Amino acid sequence: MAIVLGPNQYGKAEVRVVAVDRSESSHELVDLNVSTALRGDFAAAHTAGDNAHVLTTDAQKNTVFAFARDGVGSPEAFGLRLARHLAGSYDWITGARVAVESYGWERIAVGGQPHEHAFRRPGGEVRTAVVTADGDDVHVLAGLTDLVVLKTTGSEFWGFPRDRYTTLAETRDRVLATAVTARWRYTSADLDWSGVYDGVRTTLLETFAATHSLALQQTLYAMGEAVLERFGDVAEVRMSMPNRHHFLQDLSAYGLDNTPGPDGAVVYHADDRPYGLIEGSVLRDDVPPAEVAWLGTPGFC
Ligand SMILES: O=c1[nH]c(=O)c2[nH]c(=O)[nH]c2[nH]1
Repeated sequence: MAIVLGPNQYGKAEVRVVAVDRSESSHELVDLNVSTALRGDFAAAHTAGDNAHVLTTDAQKNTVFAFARDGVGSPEAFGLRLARHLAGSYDWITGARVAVESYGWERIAVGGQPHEHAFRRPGGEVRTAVVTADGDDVHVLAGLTDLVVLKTTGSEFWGFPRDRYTTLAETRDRVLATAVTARWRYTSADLDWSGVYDGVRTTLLETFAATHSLALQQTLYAMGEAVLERFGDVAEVRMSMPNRHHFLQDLSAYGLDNTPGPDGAVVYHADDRPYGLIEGSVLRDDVPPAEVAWLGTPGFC
């Protein structure tokens, strides 16, 4: 009896690459989750720890980002380019599997017009309502979870203090993305619930899109403020907004720049964790608080 190596493959799983074509004033966005796997003669790596045949998973990841710089096109076309390149890179690599998941985004409408650089990712969003009867009083909270939105420009972040642990570079132009969870409290128990809900949701979306952001905190406040300005029956809005970081990918090590220009796409790495978590409420100062309405509804400060 001999013990032998059976089928094997290896690669980089779930490379979260976001490519933004900024060549026109109306930006195009491609958001992918790419996984690569190589097949071939990798026996020595397994049986002897000899890595002479191992095209690193790190290099496979870098290849995904570098190829995205040229523009992505369809997931199939991108997969073909990558798979052919990876499979052909060394004699001992006989095959490559490239799996691509493509997340759809649609433009946010502002005043009925599709916005040039603000998008919403459909699916997953949930409408919520919490009603509390407290003696003779009733309180109604409406809300939503996971309203996922992204701007490809119109977001800056700078002017923060720099202690010895601060390494973040200031930026005048970044991707801003979040999944909005919001709840708002009505001062009436007799409303066109769905009509007001639709209006508040539209206001949140439009304000996210139209606000030139200097911080996600500022965007959060602007969104709450706009709701209170437009809807007199809303007393307060509480929001929780994770900062879904999109880091500009550094392609310089392989001779590519990654700056916005007329050709190619700007390539970002979408990080899932850790994430900034920005939470806050916006309220009218002349409406009495109603903490009983929020009892048992955690998740907000
Ligand atoms: O909008 C932001 N607010 C922050 O508080 C923060 N902190 C950080 O690292 N990036 C950002 N972005």
